[in-house]
Amino acid sequence: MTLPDNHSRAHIIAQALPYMQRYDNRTVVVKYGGHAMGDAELGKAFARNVTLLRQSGVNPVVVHGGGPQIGKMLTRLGIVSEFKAGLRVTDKATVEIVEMVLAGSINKEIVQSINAEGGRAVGLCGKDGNMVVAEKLQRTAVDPDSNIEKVVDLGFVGEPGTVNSTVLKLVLKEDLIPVIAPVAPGIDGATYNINADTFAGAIAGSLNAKRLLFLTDVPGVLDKDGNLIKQLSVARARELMADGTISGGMIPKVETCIEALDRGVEGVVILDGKVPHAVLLELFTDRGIGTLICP
Ligand SMILES: Nc1ncnc2c1ncn2[C@@H]1O[C@H](COP(=O)(O)OP(=O)(O)O)[C@@H](O)[C@H]1O
Ligand SMILES: CC(=O)N[C@@H](CCC(=O)OP(=O)(O)O)C(=O)O
Repeated sequence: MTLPDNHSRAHIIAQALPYMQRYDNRTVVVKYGGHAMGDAELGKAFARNVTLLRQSGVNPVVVHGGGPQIGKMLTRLGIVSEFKAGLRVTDKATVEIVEMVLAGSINKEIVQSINAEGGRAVGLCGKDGNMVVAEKLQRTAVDPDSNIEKVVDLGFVGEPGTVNSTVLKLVLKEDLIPVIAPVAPGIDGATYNINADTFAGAIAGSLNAKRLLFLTDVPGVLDKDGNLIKQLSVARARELMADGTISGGMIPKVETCIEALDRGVEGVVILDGKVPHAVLLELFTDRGIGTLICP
């Protein structure tokens, strides 16, 4: 790889100015998916990107997942885990591990790596200041044997009920970077596991975020032939979910994009977190790298 000379470097930095101005003092929620984590160098680049956003006047908020990491820990402990429509069926034993992995190790690892880049990150979850209070997720599906619609019980899987952004706003006001795990209390006193995409959408909505970025392990939403769709309307996204082109974990992601747009988030992008400096490439250059979902 040939590195740019000093003039080219200065040119590249100068090009970022209009984008820095566009996002100045605006909130950008970055959902950092479990599949985008794992590589030390990429993790460092992500932490540096988030710190640079803060340094340039943007208010970054990180919401992270950790599905594969939860899966590994469950396997180590001999707990079998099953997904239905992209959501983990979560019993009592599973939710304890989910909280340990998400709000414990992963959250603190991200906080530490941002702080190592000179940022000041604070680790939180839905329980802090009752930021997010979960409602048990109610799902129904048609039973193939009887053809009757039945309730699917996913256990301690929640969806964001109420969101109180008081603590988040305080943290942002102090130039700190909130890093949030998608675990939340329910009004029944139980702990709920919330899909990180859904959680990020609720946080972005409550903060009227300018952008919501989903960092995952694919370039964006792919069509039937595996090609990247650069821009996707809500109507077309619904068609692709109905015909099975969009499946698995991409379903809650796209559903969240649609809800976030409804809640007033200005732009939602799904992009490849395995591309070094994906966040800066998306926000501070004129060529977005992922799929922009638009109304
Ligand atoms: N049409 C599609 N385009 C891209 N990815 C898709 C599509 N349909 C299903 N997927 C799957 O969705 C995955 C991303 O969702 P998920 O595994 O939940 O990621 P993350 O852990 O980053 O939230 C991709 O790795 C891919 O396997
Ligand atoms: C209910 C549900 O499925 N919760 C997710 C929470 C973590 C998550 O969403 O992580 P990713 O963003 O890495 O997929 C889970 O248990 O895996």
